Amino acid sequence: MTLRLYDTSARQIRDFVPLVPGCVSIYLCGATVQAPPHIGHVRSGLNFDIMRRWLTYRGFDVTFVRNVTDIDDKIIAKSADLGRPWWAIGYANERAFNSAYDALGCLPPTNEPRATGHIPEMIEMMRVLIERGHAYAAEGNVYFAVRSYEDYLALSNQELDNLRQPEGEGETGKRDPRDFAMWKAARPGEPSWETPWGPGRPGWHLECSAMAHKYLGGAFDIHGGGVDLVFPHHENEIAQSRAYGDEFARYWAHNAWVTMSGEKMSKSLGNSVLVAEMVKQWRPIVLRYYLGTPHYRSTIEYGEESLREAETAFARIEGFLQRVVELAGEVAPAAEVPTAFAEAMDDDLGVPQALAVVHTTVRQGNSALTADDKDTAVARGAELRAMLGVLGLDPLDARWSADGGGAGGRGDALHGVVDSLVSLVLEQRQAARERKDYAAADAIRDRLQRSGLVIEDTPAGPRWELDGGA
Ligand SMILES: Nc1ncnc2c1ncn2[C@@H]1O[C@H](COP(=O)(O)OP(=O)(O)OP(=O)(O)O)[C@@H](O)[C@H]1O
Ligand SMILES: [Zn+2]
Repeated sequence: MTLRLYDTSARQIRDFVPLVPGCVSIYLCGATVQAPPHIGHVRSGLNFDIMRRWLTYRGFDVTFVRNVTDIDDKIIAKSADLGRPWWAIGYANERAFNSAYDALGCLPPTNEPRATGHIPEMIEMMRVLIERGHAYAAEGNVYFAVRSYEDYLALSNQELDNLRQPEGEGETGKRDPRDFAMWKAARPGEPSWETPWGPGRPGWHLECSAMAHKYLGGAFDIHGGGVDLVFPHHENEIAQSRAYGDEFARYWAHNAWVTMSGEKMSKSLGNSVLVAEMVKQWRPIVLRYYLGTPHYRSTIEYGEESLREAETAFARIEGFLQRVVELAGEVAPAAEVPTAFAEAMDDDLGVPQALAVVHTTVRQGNSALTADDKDTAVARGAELRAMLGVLGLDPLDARWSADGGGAGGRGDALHGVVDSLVSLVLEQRQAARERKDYAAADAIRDRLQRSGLVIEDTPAGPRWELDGGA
């Protein structure tokens, strides 16, 4: 059986043949850390987490690189708006991204390089490209000459003559308006790094070419990102890297968007739902199910109803597992997933079809429980855990038990205990307020805060959460 993947570049599904037998290298364009993540961002991380888990299940040694864009126009603008250093904004949001990936069970990347840690590599790439006539410096900027690279726009299947490229701010001195900036001249007060062409900062595209080369070499297997990155970002990466002499990525995989009223969920459009908010309302494992189980190339239109459906569907899976564990004590995951599940995953990561096998297995398992057929129920439970493990959705995995995601796990139990203790204390505080003993009420609140709890008064009554939004 061979894994087949849709390759944006070939515009069709192709057999996946790795460059080095037994190994797979993946580069995923990661976050621009200007703001905390919305669910569209984690969908991208999650889709590629599932790809990675499937390749690992198939026996490949996977190297997974996901970069952090820690300098860019939007970060600089935000820094000016908030009067905070650009790096403080970047670090805080990088932590927010990492805790969101972690909350949703995405495995940490093998390497997670930041753009600003790779300025020398970028300078070297520009030097070579200028020397070979693919790039030129103008007024402190360095541009890539798109006419110098014959296959420009092959990925997005566009004609250069039809391309109308809006001029970027401050991008002066271009020979052709379609040339793109690899490096941007410093403006007063902005962060900058010295180069042979003057002080400035990297354009977005250059960092990925430089970092992919450094961590994965001149050729690697799969390059991923959201579908919005096909043009211009990925076209520009290809132009830089190939003109530099790299073969670069052999397959291009792009995840579809999470949309709201049909529009891409986006920080800049202001229609985003933050992961940190979502995990207050929905169990992270349910969010993972919701964002990770539609096919990676189908759009997810955000909606409460579909979230509730995901919650119900997941509860069915979890309910069966819980019952079979109650019956058998322990159910270890099977060594192999059912063939139909594997075939679905090999067919361009057909998670929806694979999930149909999951639900069939649950139905069969429930029937076996009803018929008191313990062996069959346990066998189905074991297969189920193997399949859920590949999708990162096994509620019995220790990973989920700490945050209440487990099937009746310890996290759930502890949460319940804390909830009831906090209610008790809050009733005391309310009683103190009613008798106008504000000093006692405030003392109770302070005490709760010192225990690491934040209390929020809402119209529906007081709510608590762990300090730090955990
Ligand atoms: N709504 C979305 N649905 C799916 N993937 C998304 C969505 N928004 C961003 N991504 C993907 O997340 C990854 C990180 O994106 P990046 O930080 O560059 O955000 P962005 O596209 O600038 O987001 P925004 O539009 O919210 O500013 C990229 O691969 C991007 O394609
Ligand atoms: Zn990139």
